[in-house]
This record gives sequence, structure tokens and C-alpha cells, in this order.
Amino acid sequence: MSWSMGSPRLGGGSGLNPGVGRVHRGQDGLEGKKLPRGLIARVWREFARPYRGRLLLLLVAIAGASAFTVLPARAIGEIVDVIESPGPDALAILNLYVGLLVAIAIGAAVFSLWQRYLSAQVGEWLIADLRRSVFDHVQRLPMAFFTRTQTGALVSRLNNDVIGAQRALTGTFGTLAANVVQALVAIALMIRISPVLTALVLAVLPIFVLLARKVGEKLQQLTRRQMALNAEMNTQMTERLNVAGALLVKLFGRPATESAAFAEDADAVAEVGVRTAVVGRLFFVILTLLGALGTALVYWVGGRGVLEGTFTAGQVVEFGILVTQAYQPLAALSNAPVEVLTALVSFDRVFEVLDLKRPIDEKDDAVELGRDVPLEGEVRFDGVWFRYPSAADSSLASLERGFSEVLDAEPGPLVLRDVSFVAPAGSTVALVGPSGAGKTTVCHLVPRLYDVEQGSVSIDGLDVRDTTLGSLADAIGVVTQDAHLFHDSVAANLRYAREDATDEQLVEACRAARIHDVVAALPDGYDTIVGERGYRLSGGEKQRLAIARVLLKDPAIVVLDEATAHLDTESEAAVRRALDAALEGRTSLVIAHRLSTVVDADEILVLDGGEIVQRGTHDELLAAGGLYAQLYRTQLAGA
Ligand SMILES: Nc1ncnc2c1ncn2[C@@H]1O[C@H](COP(=O)(O)OP(=O)(O)OP(=O)(O)O)[C@@H](O)[C@H]1O
Repeated sequence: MSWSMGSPRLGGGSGLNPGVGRVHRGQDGLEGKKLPRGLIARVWREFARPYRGRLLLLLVAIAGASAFTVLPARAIGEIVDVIESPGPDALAILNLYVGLLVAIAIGAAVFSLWQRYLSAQVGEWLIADLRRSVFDHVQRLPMAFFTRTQTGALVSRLNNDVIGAQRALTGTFGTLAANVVQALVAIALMIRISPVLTALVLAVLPIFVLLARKVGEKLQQLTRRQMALNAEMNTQMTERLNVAGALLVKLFGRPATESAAFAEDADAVAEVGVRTAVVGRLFFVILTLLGALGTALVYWVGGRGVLEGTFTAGQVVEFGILVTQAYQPLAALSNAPVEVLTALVSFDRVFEVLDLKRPIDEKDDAVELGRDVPLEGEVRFDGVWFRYPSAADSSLASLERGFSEVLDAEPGPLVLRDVSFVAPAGSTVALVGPSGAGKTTVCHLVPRLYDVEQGSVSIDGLDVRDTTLGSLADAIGVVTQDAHLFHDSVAANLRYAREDATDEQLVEACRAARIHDVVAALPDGYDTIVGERGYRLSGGEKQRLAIARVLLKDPAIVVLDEATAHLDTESEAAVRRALDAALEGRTSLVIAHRLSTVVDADEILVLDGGEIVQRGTHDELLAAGGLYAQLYRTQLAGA
């Protein structure tokens, strides 16, 4: 029995199915997905608007940089003409235009730096905004979300998609603006020389535009696939390379299978990488060819014009340069709709997470527990019916493992049926029952990790759904079997319960929880790093530290999953004493495994199949016979 928070149950038994944990390709919900209407408006409203001033400046910088890219052609044309047919002040003109060339180069450099500075600024701020919003929202989602979601996919959403979304705004739209300006300036200069020749060279464009678009679409597909594959690889790494995952891999002797699976993912990423590179280069090859053809056309038509005296050599040279400078942005623009859409996909993926409902949220008029009247700590269940929410109600297809396109909306089976009981303030209520009876679920409902389907859970007569989440969390201390510690010092982990606790208070709590001597003997005492990758504490030590953490929090109600499994007699005695301290004077709801707990409990609830089938004190229940007497013989007496 466990209710280690955040670790989804190992449903199908990971040792049985060799495919467990594998994500099916192409199911990230992206391919062929339509973007919602109003997406751009939403991006503007929610994220871009605060930066409108900067964005405007960015446009100015882009326009400046683009114009300066095209201008050298003008100066070169003049230089060629002055060399070819020098007049009396040829030298002065030459000096002027060469000087202009240098000035233009400096101008271009300044604008390009300014542009980069602005786009980096807006881009990085936007990334921070997006990350903040997603992190904040996800943290407040109900437990049901976390029990279903792949951490790797979620982390990838916070990393890659957020960056993709930023590219959409500063990258794609920036490029778009730069291309429009450059094309317009180049074409204007070309028309100035010869409208007919301009029309001629632009006439070949459509063929290339079509080609470029095809290539662009392919590139977009590959990019999406690359993102999905990266998320997949991320998931495998975060799942298999954490302590619990690595342990499982070892215990089941599966390193070879895991490596093979990882190699498959890595190979797929490599393969897509190669294809992306080649297709990406194809785009430039087409462009280069187009440029070469355009230039040839210009020199052929223009060269004849020079021979016939209708063009000057300088004009032909200038036109030759301009034609490539016009083609490049025009070809890029032909692909713009595809690019904009690709970039918006990231925004869509971010919004998808931000739009997840938060069913367990605070009401606007939520009441603070214990604000007006001090908290007594009476816990009452009134006709509670409960089932775990369906996948569709609590999760997102693209963040689940082995998901199908549409998540199952079928609600799960009833887990609690008509559960009613009162734990008066200061009393101890013990929950016993066979595995799967619903004991853990009862405990989940008190701190509102889930909401009831029918009936109510209340504290001091106040429905938990009407209280503020903060005051509810303050009122309840939970100790799970598998107490989680963050990768941080012992002191920091303890202060998670109470930020302003003094060192003396930490020591006092640890003494009461019978863990002070252990902590004091650690290499750095209270500054020793524990948790995921820190100093390894034994199960009993971790649980006592968790008890100390709850003692610091000093809640009116304690919800506790007694652990016995991994404790030896000595540490069990220590945990026992720690628990006595933790429970004293508080209302406690205990999933009981120990004889002493049930003997001391004010009331024992015997759960079976989600129903309370017996209730009473130890002696009463033992005398009555039935399930309790049976459980007593098989489980409790031994413990
Ligand atoms: N997150 C969840 N999503 C869906 N079903 C769940 C979830 N957690 C538990 N269940 C189901 O609810 C039922 C009650 O489980 P619960 O964990 O409350 O039982 P328990 O009495 O604590 O069992 P154990 O002693 O084995 O821990 C079980 O059938 C279980 O499979």
C-alpha cells in the first residue's frame, strides 16, 4: 500500500510488456492539426502587447538593416559608370561613392546590431513570460493531471515549445518584415533602371516560388517530427535516468532493452536531422540557381542594351546585384505562410497547456480556515461518493504515454460509496481494509487532492471546497509512506513547511521526531544535501524527517500512511515515538498497519470495496467478528 504522491501506479506491470513506456510515433497530435482561429489575436493580446513599443522599434531597425543591405548596389553601379566613361571630376565621384560604400557598411552593421539587441530582448522576455505562465498554471493543476502526464513531455513543452513560440514572434515575423522591406527597396531600384527588364526577371519567379513552397512544406513537416521525437527522447531520459526509474531498470535486468529503445529514438532523431539538413539546403540550392539564372538573364539582355547604347555598364552591374537581392526575400516570402503556421504551432502547444481546466480551484468567496475562529480540526465525511476523473477530464493527449488521438472520457469505476464518518477534533481515526479498498483515496480527499463526486468533506463544518487552498494546506499535515525530499539541505527541506523557522525550532522538531541525532551525525549536519541525488537516508529516517517537517508546520489535522514494510524493529520504535509526538493533540486520520495504532484509535473504520463495512473500537470490532477480526489475524496481529 502506498500513496506516494506523484508516482502513477505501474498499471500494466512494467515487467510484462516490453513496449511499456514507448510512445507511438506521430501521435503528438501535431500532424495534420488545424490551428485554432484567433490564435494570432490571442498571441498579441496575451503575450506580445506589453512589448508593442519594442516591437515597433524592432521593425524600424529591421527596415533600416534591410535597406542598407540593398544600397551598395546603387553605389557600385555609379562606380562602374564613372570608371567606364570618366568625366572631368571622375576621381571626386569615385571617392564619394567608395566613401558611401564604407558608410553604408557601417550603417548596416549598426542597424543589424540594434536589431539583434531588440529581438533578443523581446524574445528572451517573452520566453520568460511564457515559462512563468505555464509553470504557474501546471503547478496548480490537480493531482490527476500529474498522475497521467509524462514529465519529460511536460518539460519539453516548457523548454522547446516555449522557445519555438518565441521564434514565431521575433524570428518569423522579424524575417518577414526584413524580407518585405528588402524586396521592396530592391524592386524599386530595379524599376528605376528599367521597368521592362524588372518585369522580365520577375516573370520567372512563380516557378521558383512553387518549388520553394514545396520544399518549405517538407521542411515544416520535418521540423514538427523533430520536435515530437525530441520530446520522446526527453521523456525516456527523465523517466529512466531518475533514481526510481534506474532502480526499476536494474531490478528487472533491462539495461539492454532500454538502450536499444533509446538507440532507436536517437537514430530517428539523427535520421530526421540529416533529412532536415538536406531539405534545408535544397531550399538554398534552388535560390542560388534562381539567382544565377536571373543574373545571366540580366547580363544577356542588359549586355545587349549596353552594346546598343540603351543601358550603361554601371546600370547592368547594379541590376545584376539587385536581382539576387530581390529574389532571395521574394522566395523566402513565398514560404512565409507555411513558416508562420509552423511557428504558431508552438504557441498552440503552449496554449493547449494553459487552457487545461483547473477543476480544483479556489472559489472567489473562499473562506480562510481558522481565520475568524481558531481551528478545532473536526473532519467530517458526509455521504461521499467518489471516482477518479477520466483521462479526458484531467489530462492532455499530447502529454500522455501511449495515448490515442482522443482521450478516454469514460469515467472510472466508483471508488468510494456513501462514506460517512466524523473524526472529532483531537481524535484518532484509523482506516483499515484490504488492498484497493479505498483507504488512500479517503486520505486524498481531505487535503482536496481530488474533489468528491457527491456528498461533502468538511473541516469544522466548512466544506473543503469553500476554503482557500492555502489555509486548507496549512490546516493539514500529510505524511506519506514514501516521503519525498527535495534535492536540498536537510534544513531547507524542513523549512519547506515553515520558511521562518529558527535553527532552534528545526532542532526541536527533529528531536520530537527522533531524527535529530541522525541529522547531527550527517557529514554537514543540517546543511547536508538530501533528496533525489543527495545523501541517502533510510526509509525510516526519511519518514521521521517528514514527520519533523509536519511538526514544524504544526497543523490541526494530520493525515498519515503508517509505514512498516521497510522498517526494522529499532527504527520502527523510533518512528512510533515520532508519530506519537506528531499526533498528540491533533485530529488524525491514519491508514493503520500497527496493532498499537488500532488499539489506541478512538474509532476504526473498516473499508471494503469503497464502503465502510464496519466501525467501532478495536475491542468492539474484535468481538463482532467479520472482516476486521479477519484482518486482525492476517495483518495486524503480526505487526
Ligand atoms: N490515481 C488513480 N486513478 C485511478 N484510479 C485509482 C487511482 N488511485 C487509486 N485508484 C483506484 O482506486 C481504488 C482504491 O485505491 P486506494 O489506493 O484508495 O486503495 P487502498 O485501500 O489505499 O489500497 P492499498 O492498501 O493497496 O494502498 C483502487 O481500485 C485503485 O486502483
